[in-house]
Amino acid sequence: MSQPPRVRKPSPAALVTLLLGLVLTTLLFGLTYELETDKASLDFRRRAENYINDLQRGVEDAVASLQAVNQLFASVGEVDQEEFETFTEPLLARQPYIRAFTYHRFISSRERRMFEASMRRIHPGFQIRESEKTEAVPAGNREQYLPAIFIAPKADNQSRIGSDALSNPQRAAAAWRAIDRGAPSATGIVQTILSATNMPTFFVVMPLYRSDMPLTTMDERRKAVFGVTQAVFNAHDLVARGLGHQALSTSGLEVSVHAAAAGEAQQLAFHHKTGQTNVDGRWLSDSALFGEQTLTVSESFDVGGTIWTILVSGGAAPFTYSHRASLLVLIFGLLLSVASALNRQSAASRAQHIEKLVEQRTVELSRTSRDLELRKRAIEASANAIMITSAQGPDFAIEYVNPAFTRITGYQANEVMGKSFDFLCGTDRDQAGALELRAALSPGTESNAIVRHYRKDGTQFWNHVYVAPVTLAGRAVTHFVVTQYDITETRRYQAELEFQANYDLLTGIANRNLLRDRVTQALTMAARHEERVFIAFMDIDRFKFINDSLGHRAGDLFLKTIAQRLKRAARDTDTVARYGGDEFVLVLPEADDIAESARVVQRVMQALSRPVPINGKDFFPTCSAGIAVYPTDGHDFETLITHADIAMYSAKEKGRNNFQFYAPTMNERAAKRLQLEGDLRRALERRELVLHYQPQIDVSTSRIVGAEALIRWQHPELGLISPAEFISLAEETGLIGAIGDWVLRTSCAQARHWELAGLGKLRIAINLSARQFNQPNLVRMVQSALADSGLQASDLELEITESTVMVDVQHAIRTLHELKSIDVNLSIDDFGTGFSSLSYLKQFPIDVLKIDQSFVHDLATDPDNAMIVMSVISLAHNLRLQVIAEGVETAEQLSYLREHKCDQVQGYLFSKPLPADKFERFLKQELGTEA
Ligand SMILES: Nc1nc2c(ncn2[C@@H]2O[C@H](COP(=O)(O)O[C@H]3[C@@H](O)[C@H](n4cnc5c(=O)[nH]c(N)nc54)O[C@@H]3COP(=O)(O)O)[C@@H](O)[C@H]2O)c(=O)[nH]1
Repeated sequence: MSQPPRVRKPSPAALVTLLLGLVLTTLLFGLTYELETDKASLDFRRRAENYINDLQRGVEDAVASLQAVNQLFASVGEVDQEEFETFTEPLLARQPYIRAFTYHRFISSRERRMFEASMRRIHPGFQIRESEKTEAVPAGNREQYLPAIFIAPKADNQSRIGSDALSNPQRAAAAWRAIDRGAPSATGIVQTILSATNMPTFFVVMPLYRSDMPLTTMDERRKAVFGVTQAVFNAHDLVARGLGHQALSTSGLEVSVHAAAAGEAQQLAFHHKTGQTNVDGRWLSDSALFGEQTLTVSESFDVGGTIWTILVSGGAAPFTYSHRASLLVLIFGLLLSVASALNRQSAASRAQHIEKLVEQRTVELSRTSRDLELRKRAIEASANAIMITSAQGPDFAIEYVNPAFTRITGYQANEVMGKSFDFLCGTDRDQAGALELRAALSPGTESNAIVRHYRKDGTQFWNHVYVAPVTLAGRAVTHFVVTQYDITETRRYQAELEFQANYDLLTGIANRNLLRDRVTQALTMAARHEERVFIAFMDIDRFKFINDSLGHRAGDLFLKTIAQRLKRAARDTDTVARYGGDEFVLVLPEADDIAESARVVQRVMQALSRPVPINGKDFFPTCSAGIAVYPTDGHDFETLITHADIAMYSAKEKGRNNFQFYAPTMNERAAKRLQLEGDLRRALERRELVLHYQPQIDVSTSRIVGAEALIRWQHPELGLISPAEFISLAEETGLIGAIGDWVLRTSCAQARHWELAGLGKLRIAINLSARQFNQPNLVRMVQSALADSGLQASDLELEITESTVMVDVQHAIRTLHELKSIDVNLSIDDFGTGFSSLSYLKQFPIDVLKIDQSFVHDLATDPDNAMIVMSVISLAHNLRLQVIAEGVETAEQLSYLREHKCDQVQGYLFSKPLPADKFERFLKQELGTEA
């Protein structure tokens, strides 16, 4: 049996019950509390009033005692001291707060001496004295006196006999008030010698009248009075006694009693204060808990014309005592509320539990039918095609297809019912996957296979088909569930990935990956059949220039064209791959005939060399190729590629647009080249580069008019290296930028130095390589070198080779114009070796044509060259250009050039290129200025 569920959340019914209980409890508590508070206040008032009544009664009793004494004189008449004492003794004993009773008689100033003399008979040394002085100070002269004649108890007060009550203003006032009213009259609280202990003291005075005189009016009473009786009270003791001091000390009350005669300030007669601690000590905690409730009752009454005020204050009874009923209501109310709420909660839990049980039963009952429905819906909602076929061969007819099947294949359910399970294969039923599935169906086993299927519209797609046999209640297989996953997209994606992994995305030909596979395969086959494999490594000449000057899009187009041409020119069995950048590899497997293989490479190179139109211009691509052969040049991919690469460099060195077979000696050269490249990178900072200067001579005057700056590399180990050996390396590595800038600055500074040294104005010519010429900041570099050196632009000549300007004529025209705009001289170097057409030449803003030394060299022996030189001079002059012939080594050559009006010459006939100091000496010699 299932456990009742734990109800975590309180039910609404339980909450409402608790809330109602709390509200009722609060209301009842409030009501009870208020009633109890009223009752406590009433109790207090009653207690306080009891005290007040007690006090009043005490005072009245005291005054009554004095009245009794007074009555003694009224009824007995003459009384002596002894009788006085005897009469008052019990009164004093009963009322210890009466300090003394006294009898005073009026004595006029006339009677004083007589009276004093008579009194001295009983009391030696008697005299009427000022009442408040302890020492015997005789009373001053007054009309009348009221001296004490008897005093009880005498023993304590002997010295006070004779003291004049009228000498104390308060007592005198009380005496006259008593006389005038014919009633006892009290003083306020006074300081007297009787109250030396600082006890608050007061006097009550009663008049004694002659019995034979009328007392109706105040006047008559003054005339009839002959003396007074007086009682001296210890006010504190009187009040304490009246209030019942013992009970007061545990009352928790504060009581103060003040007395004041008319016109006087109130004086404290009594004060009592106890700590607010009840016997069981609960007051304090209650007060702290509920806030102190202080109650006060004040009452005044008359004591012989003096107003006495009693003030009783204090807390009500302890809270827990005075409000026990409300506390009980609160506690029981809370308990009852919680208990009711819990009861409700438990009822709710039970109800919930029962509800849950009913729900569970309902769920269990409906689960079976829902499961079936769910499975049907799942099949219908499936994104994959599902069909159920009969297990009866040979067709395993379709009995059900889900909506996804219709969506994917285009066939409606009614169109496929009863058809063979593999009808989607159409006529393609002999494919491996379809056969595999059919083979599994007959024995009723599970299987899966990838099959080519055809939609209703005839389009092909790929299905991964899973077949699962269905057996009911352990009997034989009755059906198959055939699930189909359309994997066409996945296969396409896989094919794409495969393509990306193996083919170059730009050109569509094999990439380095596939190349490695093909070469490895070819090597395996070649090893098996003892054949050769040729690997041709091809690098497009000057591709960097196209890419840099025309942009990457033009570069890409160029590479695509090259790749297509390579592919077309190669045989089907060959592999053409892009190795990287502008490098391509051609693999010629099963190639036995070296001559034939070389022809294939040549054919491929020729196919490349047709012009490629880019941006409306024709570019003539050439390539340099290196060939490595298996097994002679290597047995694996890496070695063969490396060796083909080395051979390619060798071809490049030999002047581009040719191919070289690998030879082991090339390895050495390649290593040397690598070493040189590293050294060249450090040459500038190590100051290993130097400039030599070759003079240029004016033919008509034979004077030095200029100098060509020619760079050399003073290598620490290899000695002086010619620029022919490292300029192309500097170009390929990009170092030409920094080196060219150094040449420009150094030569400008040198020319300016010679000018300032008085060696005359020399035009300094420097060579710009192709890459330098195409640098976008070329003009700025030149301006900066001129500005820094102080050399005039017209004293600088920039030499650009004919081949450089012919690569991209329009670009060259623009650049030359920019350079011309800053006034530097421009010359076309190696003129005659390129393909300058006259029309182009006219557009170049140049100043000088330099006839290439190869024409000058054979001038005497080769009439063609002589003709060319003559034509160039004539052409230049027609275009108003100067002509310099370089490489002049003989007088014969010079004479020919002079004859044909060549302007300037340069060559070993005059001087080899010289270091700066030697050139300076040469210059001075020529000027005749050297010492
Ligand atoms: N981009 C730069 N190229 C430079 C720089 N310095 C030189 N070069 C180029 O290097 C090539 C080889 O130069 P070099 O070895 O200095 O040869 C020059 C002369 O020494 C040589 N010459 C001069 N007179 C004669 C001669 O009578 N006979 C003879 N056999 N050779 C001679 O000719 C070269 C001058 O060539 P050119 O520039 O065409 O005037 C060379 O192509 C230089 O251009 C450089 O700083 N930057």
